[in-house]
Formats: sequence, C-alpha cells, structure tokens
Amino acid sequence: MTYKVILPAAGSGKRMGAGKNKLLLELEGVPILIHTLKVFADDEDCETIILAVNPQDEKEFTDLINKHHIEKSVSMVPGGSERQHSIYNALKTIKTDGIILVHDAARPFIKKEHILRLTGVTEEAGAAIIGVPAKDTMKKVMGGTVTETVERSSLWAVHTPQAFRISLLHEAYEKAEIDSFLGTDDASLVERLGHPVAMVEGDYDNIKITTPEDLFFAEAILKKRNIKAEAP
Ligand SMILES: Nc1ccn([C@@H]2O[C@H](COP(=O)(O)OP(=O)(O)OP(=O)(O)O)[C@@H](O)[C@H]2O)c(=O)n1
Ligand SMILES: C[C@](O)(CO)[C@H](O)COP(=O)(O)O
Repeated sequence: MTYKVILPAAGSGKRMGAGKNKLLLELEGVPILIHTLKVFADDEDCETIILAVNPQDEKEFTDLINKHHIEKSVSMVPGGSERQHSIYNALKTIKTDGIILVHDAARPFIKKEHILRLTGVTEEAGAAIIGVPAKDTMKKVMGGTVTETVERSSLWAVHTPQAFRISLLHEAYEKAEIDSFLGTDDASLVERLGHPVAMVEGDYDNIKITTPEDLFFAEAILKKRNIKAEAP
C-alpha cells in the first residue's frame, strides 16, 4: 500500500538542551534526521516525504540530505510554533487523497514491518496508530499526592507513525483549527470527529529522542540492531 509521509522536524529541542535542533545530533556519526529520513527513502511504498522545517535549519537540512544521498523527493514546508501547526502546514500542501503517515523526525527506529501493518489497517479503518501497552503502574497525581491508581490493562503509550485517510485528516485538522483545539498527537484530532482509530502494536524500541539520556538508549538500540544484522 503506497503512502505519503509528513515528518515534523521543526521543534526547538528545549528538553534536549543541545542549543540547536536535536535532529542534528549524531548517532553513530549520522544525524538523527538522516536516520529517520532513510527509513522512508528506502521504503518503495513511500511516494513522497514532506518535512516541516524551521527556516534557520533549511540550508543545513538540505546539505545533509544531499550529503547522505537521500534520493527520494523531499519537499520542505515552514514549521509552526507547535508540532500540530507544523503538521498542518505540511498537510495543506497535499491535494490528493490516499494514505498519509505522520511520523516524528525524532523517532529514528521505526521499522518497515510496523509501517506495513499500519498502512494495511488504515486502508480498511481510515485511521490507525502505533503504540505499546503501558508497562508501569499508572497513577494520577495532583499537587504531589496520588489521587487514583489507573487500571493499566487498557492503557497504551502512543508512538508515531500515525496513519490516516488524507481526506479524514484534512477534516480533523480543519475542525481543530475552528475549535482552537491543540492535541499532543494527530489521532486525538480524528477522535474528536467521532471516527474510530485502530491501535497497532509496535515495539518499545521506537523511542522519541527527547532528553539527553535518550541518546544513550538510542546508541544501545543501534548497537543491538547492528549485532543482530551481523549475526550469521
Ligand atoms: N513546533 C514544532 C515542535 C515539534 N516539532 C517536531 O515534532 C516532533 C516531536 O516533538 P518533540 O520531541 O517535542 O521535539 P521538540 O519540540 O524539538 O522538543 P522540545 O519539546 O523539548 O522543545 C519532533 O520531530 C519535532 O522536531 C515540529 O515539527 N514543530
Ligand atoms: C505524537 C507523539 O510522539 C506521541 O507520543 C507525542 O505526543 C509528541 O510529543 P511532544 O513531546 O509533545 O511533541
């Protein structure tokens, strides 16, 4: 199943505190941005990549894309002040229907097998997201005091990619704009339409590189993958 992908890459990386866009930080000598781009550039089902970028990063991103020989068409749109605005800027450039994936550029470990499962489910369901069952006990806390232990069996930690029929995502973003609704993921906008969103189980490796310790986890994930790839 073919698809297009929007990669929001216009964050400021405040929690990483690197003094620059965290996507320029390197894992095994390759920028995080390029690790993520390669997943989609190497996937024959991916028709086109739309990158939401801060204007000040545009030249450096373009140079990196050329240096690392990313062959697939990558178009750039300006990012917005929030992740949702960056994605909306990209979505507005898409005039055809089909399937769109939204994937954080800061999640470089997404696997082809999960993208395949996601697009397959989206073809039927219209909307599907990747996530993993919660592993920890979950509690609600107010003012430093636990108010409730939340039943864990139905809780999932949500990742990206999140996949949608393009017309459905347009409708969801238009409604969110009218209502001034700001969500922390794209599926929450679709849920507001009353449209069901299917959950596809991914894996715990699909981390979002957010804080400095994530760089250590990321190096460990890469090392594990290299060992597996080299195994006879
Ligand atoms: N205005 C924004 C904010 C975020 N993003 C992108 O959305 C993804 C997930 O965001 P997050 O991990 O929160 O990145 P940052 O916003 O860079 O981090 P922070 O919140 O710590 O500043 C990242 O690929 C980031 O580049 C974006 O395109 N536009
Ligand atoms: C979309 C997302 O990656 C799902 O986990 C996440 O909500 C983005 O988080 P952010 O840190 O608030 O940008």
